[in-house]
Amino acid sequence: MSFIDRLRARWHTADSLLCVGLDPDPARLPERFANDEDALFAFCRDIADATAGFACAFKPQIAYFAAHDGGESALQRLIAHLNAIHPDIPVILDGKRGDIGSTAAQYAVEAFDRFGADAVTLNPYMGFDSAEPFLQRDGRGAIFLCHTSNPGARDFQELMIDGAPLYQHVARTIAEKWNGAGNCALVVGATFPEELKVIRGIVGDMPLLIPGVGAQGGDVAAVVKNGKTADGTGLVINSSRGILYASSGEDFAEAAADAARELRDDINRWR
Ligand SMILES: O=c1ccn([C@@H]2O[C@H](COP(=O)(O)O)[C@@H](O)[C@H]2O)c(=O)[nH]1
Repeated sequence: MSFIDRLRARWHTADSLLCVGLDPDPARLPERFANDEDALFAFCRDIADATAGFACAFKPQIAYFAAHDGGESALQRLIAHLNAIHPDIPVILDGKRGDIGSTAAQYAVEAFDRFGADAVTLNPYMGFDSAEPFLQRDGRGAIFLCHTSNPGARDFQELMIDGAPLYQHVARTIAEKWNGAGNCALVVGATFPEELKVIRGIVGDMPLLIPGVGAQGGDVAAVVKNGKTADGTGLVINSSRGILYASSGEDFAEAAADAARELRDDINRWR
């Protein structure tokens, strides 16, 4: 089954639009991991196992692993664990890749063959040839930055070109020209709900990955109302820190599960 089909199936079987972000920061891990040489892996595994029942997807951010010695091995083993123990939950590698075609081809090997992710986030700034190696991968997902969640999103993404802001050109081009295989999705920040509404109008039922609720303060109700599709799905709403660090005590996994359940239920209230 393709990434998009697996995502759609998971939305329904888990009754969840929540994506659990796996961004392990060594400075914030619970005390019990202080002397654990494999802390990045062990912490994320415990969080994922505790929150899986409430998740439509997992999203490890590559920087939190690659920044540390042994981190890429931890990421590889983590995704292998997710695929083995939670095979119905798609894994999105947040890598924000984008480069000339020959280098992009290596990034596609990294995301899909080395790490075993179902989908990867991509920066569309370098254009179609930089996306092609990902779009050609049967069954894998390509999730392009459209309107990001950070304040600096305005610097370039809202620049007017031919009467419309750049992010709208990105949404339209990807929906109309890059999505021939039906494996594209877009990243839209929860902190820009009005722009989310416009993007939903442009892209039809294309899945949207929404970071920015929780620690970044995005409004869940506005996100769901403005971003959902007619059947009440279409969204992959990510929270990382708000779930990962719900408690720094011995109860960290239970607290993460409670935070995930509460956010899943809050999202569902507005569907
Ligand atoms: O526009 C974007 C694109 C990606 N992100 C990533 O999502 C998570 C958000 O983490 P929180 O702790 O829930 O704020 C993180 O991995 C970012 O790199 C984003 O925030 N905004």
